[in-house]
Amino acid sequence: MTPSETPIAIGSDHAGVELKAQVKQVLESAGHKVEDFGTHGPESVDYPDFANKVAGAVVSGQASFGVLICGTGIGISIAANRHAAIRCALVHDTTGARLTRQHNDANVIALGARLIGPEVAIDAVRTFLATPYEGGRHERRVAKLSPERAPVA
Ligand SMILES: O=C[C@H](O)[C@H](O)[C@H](O)COP(=O)(O)O
Repeated sequence: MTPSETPIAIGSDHAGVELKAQVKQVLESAGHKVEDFGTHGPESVDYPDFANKVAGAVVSGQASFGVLICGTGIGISIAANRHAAIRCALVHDTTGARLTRQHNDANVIALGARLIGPEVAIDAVRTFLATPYEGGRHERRVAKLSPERAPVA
């Protein structure tokens, strides 16, 4: 992805704080603006608080994409996906990162710092940001993910 004026929003809990710093450094070295919503230290925190900040930035347009990291990536992706208009994909490799952009038009990537290494994680983020949405047959399906089309319980 060509770096733009619109920042990438990034956030993590304590389990993801080291990987977040590495991802942030790589993105900034590539010319991206990065808005870091924390956490900023090793103290134990609650992943929904950081998912909410990053999701809010993406929904408002303050950020173009979001990167979220916790121990597994699971909790923080669940929290992000509670927001209307967020399509957060938990990704473990570059193939998933590519396909979730091409097929799902994902706007937030979630990573598990305790499950994958930094090289895989950084490659996944790079791929995610570099891959365009394909549209076409996927448009109808992505439209069904919108909050207005949520299934009635
Ligand atoms: O899905 C949740 C995340 O993996 C959290 O990072 C994890 O639950 C934090 O665990 P702990 O409080 O044991 O560091």
